Amino acid sequence: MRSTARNAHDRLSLLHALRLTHPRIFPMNTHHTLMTRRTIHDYKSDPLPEGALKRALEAATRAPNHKLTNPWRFTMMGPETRARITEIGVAEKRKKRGELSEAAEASIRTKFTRPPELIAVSQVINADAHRRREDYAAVACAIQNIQLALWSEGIGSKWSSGGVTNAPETYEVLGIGPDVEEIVGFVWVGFADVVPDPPRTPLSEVVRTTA
Ligand SMILES: Cc1cc2nc3c(=O)[nH]c(=O)nc-3n(C[C@H](O)[C@H](O)[C@H](O)COP(=O)(O)O)c2cc1C
Repeated sequence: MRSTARNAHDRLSLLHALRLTHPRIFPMNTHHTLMTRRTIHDYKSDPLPEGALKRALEAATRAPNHKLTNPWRFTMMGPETRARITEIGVAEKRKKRGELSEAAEASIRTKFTRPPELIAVSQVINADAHRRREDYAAVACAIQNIQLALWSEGIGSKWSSGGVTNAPETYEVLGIGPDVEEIVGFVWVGFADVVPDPPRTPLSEVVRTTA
């Protein structure tokens, strides 16, 4: 019995591996994409397949958005910008941790430069607080659409916020006026070197049913 269960699990893992590595031959269905997407921290430097990023951004613009505000903006970083963002990233880590060892600094530089693509996702600022809250929700949906669209093609990503994404220097380097747009996050994109599997709270602990 136990070995049957394990074999079934192995078959699922094999199918998942095939879906991840050969997404055109073994396409993921929506539920599988949702259930298996994970935040990727460690990337290969391999470039993305032609058109994958554009397909993901098109998917982002299909996210729900109340009053059709289309509040999202996507800044695709070229190599020069990425180099400047890397310096900001190192400086931010120094502010947080103090002086960095050579190895620590090299590791931060690798984190910033290794994924083949980096996108800043920002939200057009609306003066109305309610609209601004709803627009943030819409931008969050757009980011999720990017991540799921990429994952359905076997490509990993990470949404990151804080530190470098908030730094005034980042706004300057990206040409984003902080009074006009707020950076909601960076999305790092590339093929996963490692796919983590963090635990989730069981459904029974987060669902309640009323009479
Ligand atoms: C608003 C937001 C901000 C996030 N910022 C970071 C971040 O700065 N660094 C990071 O490693 N992950 C960040 N994440 C990713 C979460 O850590 C990740 O989703 C969580 O650990 C669950 O893992 P999973 O995405 O693999 O399910 C962020 C996610 C969200 C929704």
